Amino acid sequence: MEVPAIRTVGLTRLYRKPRKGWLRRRKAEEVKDFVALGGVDLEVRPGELFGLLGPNGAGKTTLIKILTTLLAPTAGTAEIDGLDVVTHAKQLRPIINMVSGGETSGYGILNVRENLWMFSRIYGVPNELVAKRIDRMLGIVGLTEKANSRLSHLSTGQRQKMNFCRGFITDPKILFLDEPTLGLDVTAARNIRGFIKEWMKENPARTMLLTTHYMAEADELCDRLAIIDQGKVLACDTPANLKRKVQEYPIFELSLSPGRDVLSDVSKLPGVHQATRTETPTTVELKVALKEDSIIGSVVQGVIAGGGKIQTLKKVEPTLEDVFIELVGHGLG
Ligand SMILES: Nc1ncnc2c1ncn2[C@@H]1O[C@H](COP(=O)(O)OP(=O)(O)OP(=O)(O)O)[C@@H](O)[C@H]1O
Repeated sequence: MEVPAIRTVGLTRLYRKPRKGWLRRRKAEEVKDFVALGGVDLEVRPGELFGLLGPNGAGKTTLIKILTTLLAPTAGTAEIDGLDVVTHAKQLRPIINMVSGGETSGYGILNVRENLWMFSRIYGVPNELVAKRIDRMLGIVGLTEKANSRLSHLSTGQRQKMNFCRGFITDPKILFLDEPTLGLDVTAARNIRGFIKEWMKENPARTMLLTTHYMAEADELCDRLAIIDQGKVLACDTPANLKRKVQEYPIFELSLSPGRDVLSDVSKLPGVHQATRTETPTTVELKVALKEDSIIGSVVQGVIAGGGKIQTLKKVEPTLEDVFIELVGHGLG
C-alpha cells in the first residue's frame, strides 16, 4: 500500500491564552486554552500539490509548523512519508523543507549567495551541485543581480524571493510553502506560480503542501485542497469538484455606486440563497447566489427600492470564494 506523503489523524493544537491580569495572578482558572487546530484529519498523496485555504487565524501556519516538526501537537498524530513528526523528527527533517512568506531567515551580514550556500551545506547538498542550483533559483526569481548583495541591503520582497530559493535548493521530497507569494509584486508572484508547477512536473515523487488565502492561486495550482476555518477542515476535494458543489445556485455580481447598504434588504428577498458585499474605493460589489436565474429581477428591484444605483450586472461562474461563503457564511476577507 502506498505510504501517504502527509497524514494527520485527529491533529489538535491548543494554545494557552492568558486572560487579563495574567502577569499579576497566574492562577490556573485564569488561563483559557485556545483551540488553534481542532482534530484535523488529512491525507496527502505522494506527487500531489495540496492546498490549505483559509482566512487569517484559521490554523494553517500552526498545521505547517507541526508538520515540519517546529511545534508539538497537543493531541492526535501526524506523519510525513510514514515518519511520525514527534518520534521521528530527526529522520524526517532531511527530506522536507519549508518556505514561509513574510519570514526573515538568513544572516544579514552574509550576501544572498553565501546565505543560500550555507543553508544548502547544512542540508548536506554536495558542493558541486550547490552553485548550479543557486544560479538556477536566483534566475527564476529574478535575483541574479543581487547575488552578491548583503541580505540586510535587500528589500522585503527580495528577501522573500531569497527565502523561496532556500526552500528549493535542497530538493526536498516534501516541501511546505506557507503563503509563498505574500508581499510579492504581480509579475514575481506569477513567475513563482509558474515555477511551482514546473518543479512539481519535473519529478513526480515530489509533494507540496501550500497555504494561501489567495483563492485564484489555490485554484490555479492545487490538485486538491482543504478549506480550513477555526482549526477545522470544512471540505477537501479538487478545486473543480468543490466548485461543482455550489453550481446549483446561479451567481450574479452587481457593481453599485457607493451609497446606502442594501445587503440586508437583498438577503431577505425570497429565492436569495446567499448575498455578500465587498467595498472598493469606487464601487460596492454585491454578489448573490440565487435559487434560480429568474430571481435576479426581484434582486434588481430590491436594490433600486433600497436606494442602490446599479452600474453593471453579470452572471459569473462560481469561484473557490463562493465555496467558502457557502461553507462558512462569509467571505475569506
Ligand atoms: N503562540 C501562540 N499563542 C497563542 N495563540 C496563537 C499562537 N500562535 C497562533 N495562535 C492563534 O492560533 C490561531 C491560528 O493561528 P495560525 O497562525 O495557525 O493561523 P493562519 O491560518 O496561519 O493565519 P494567517 O493566514 O493569518 O497566517 C490564531 O487565532 C492565532 O491567534
